[in-house]
Amino acid sequence: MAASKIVMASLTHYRPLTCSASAASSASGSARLVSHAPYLIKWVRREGGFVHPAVKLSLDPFYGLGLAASERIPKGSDLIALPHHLPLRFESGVGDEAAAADPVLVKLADQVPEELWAMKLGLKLLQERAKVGSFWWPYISNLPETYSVPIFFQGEDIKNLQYAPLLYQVNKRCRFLLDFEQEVKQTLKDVSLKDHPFKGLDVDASSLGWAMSAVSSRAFRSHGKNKFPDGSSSYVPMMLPLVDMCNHSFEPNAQIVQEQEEQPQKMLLKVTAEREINQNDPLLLNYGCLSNDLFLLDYGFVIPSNRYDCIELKYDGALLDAASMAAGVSSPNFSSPTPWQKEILSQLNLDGEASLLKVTIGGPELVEGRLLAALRVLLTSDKDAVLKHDLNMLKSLPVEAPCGIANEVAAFRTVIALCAIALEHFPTKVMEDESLLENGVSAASELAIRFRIQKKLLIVDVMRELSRRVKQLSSKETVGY
Ligand SMILES: C[S@@+](CC[C@H](N)C(=O)[O-])C[C@H]1O[C@@H](n2cnc3c(N)ncnc32)[C@H](O)[C@@H]1O
Repeated sequence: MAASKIVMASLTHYRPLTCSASAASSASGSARLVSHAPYLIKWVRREGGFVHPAVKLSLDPFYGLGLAASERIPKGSDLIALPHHLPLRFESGVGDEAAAADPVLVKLADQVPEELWAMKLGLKLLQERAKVGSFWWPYISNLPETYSVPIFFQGEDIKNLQYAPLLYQVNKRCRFLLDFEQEVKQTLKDVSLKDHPFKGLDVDASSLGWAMSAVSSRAFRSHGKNKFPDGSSSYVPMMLPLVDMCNHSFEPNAQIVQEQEEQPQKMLLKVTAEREINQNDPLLLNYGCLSNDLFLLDYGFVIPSNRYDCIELKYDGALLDAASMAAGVSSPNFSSPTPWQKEILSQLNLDGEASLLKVTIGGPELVEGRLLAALRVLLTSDKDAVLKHDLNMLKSLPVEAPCGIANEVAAFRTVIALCAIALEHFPTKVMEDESLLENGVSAASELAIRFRIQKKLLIVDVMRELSRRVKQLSSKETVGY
């Protein structure tokens, strides 16, 4: 049974800490923990924060709740400013900034792997959710009741994603939640009610998943107080009340500005209008230049034609030989590189003990520089032609044909064949996916199908772009450049 199925099976609706899996789209994810939650804007103002008079909450049919302008707002205006005590951090205490977190909570948080930082802050969120009279209740009660992230998908919908790297991540998170549920239960079994971080309430994989998703889909990572020796600062994840009602766009009209100095009288951070905002326009922030894998895993949505989306594959000599031969390249030797080629592969971190074999196709680079360099180097026997260039040139797509046109054409053709192999791994075609959507499916299936359609379209786009370049290069070769 898929781990997520077990998370689903553990769902109960009577506990205040329990989350129901989203059987709905992100739009109807607008249902809140409390149906008539306290008015968020009023609370932020009452607590000393600033909210521009033209900023209002609004409901978007696709994005759920959001913020919008009730009248035109000039560029550069402050939209929201939050004082130090409003964000929810792992170690925050109202009236005492440096208040240490509860020792039992710290012990639990220490068991969370670094990459799942959202779970750590999620423990704090669960603690505040369980606390009667929590300072953050006006904020928490306004959080969505459900999330459309794949840890809450049924096993069938996880399979519907059809993309192994994401399936792996989803299963990993589900497994973590199930194991962590046991660890939490074990740690809390002898803790007295007085010291219990969740006031004696039951915490299971489902409530942990709710908290992790609430944080991953809403927290911002801002500069912390701790400075590293090089002057840079650590990143502290925080939940930013009201600010986190802004939805995402790669063309945002607002941005978060963090004050450099943490002075008590100053606001911790503010949101400003990056350009003029017209009446009724939504206020949009850029959550980051992320792939659809991360948008789906952390936020529960997929962006069509996402220019930062890519596919991952493993650098593997046998696969590359097969792709090259399928592309009509004669006697490729990816499986048996010469010593000088091997040396370059290890400089590219594609050979040797600490090698990093995951490479990507798509995204702004089109072909990851390390993969492109490896192809250029392995598809030539002309060592001198290669050694004329430094590694950065070999990795660069805009540097056209550094090892000659025939070599570049062979490299591109190999990537096109790799793409064709990747496409074949999907059990369905885009047209079949589209007809499934037309016939109507559950919200989770729809999300999974939309995700895989985008992956396939991305691969087709890369193939198209590289074929265009091959054609262009071939015509240069025939006119004797
Ligand atoms: C930081 S919250 C924004 C407020 C949220 N809409 C709400 O109702 O509370 C992020 C969530 O909003 C939704 N969202 C934000 N931007 C989106 C977009 N561009 N497309 C689809 N959903 C989006 C997703 O459900 C995401 O997990």
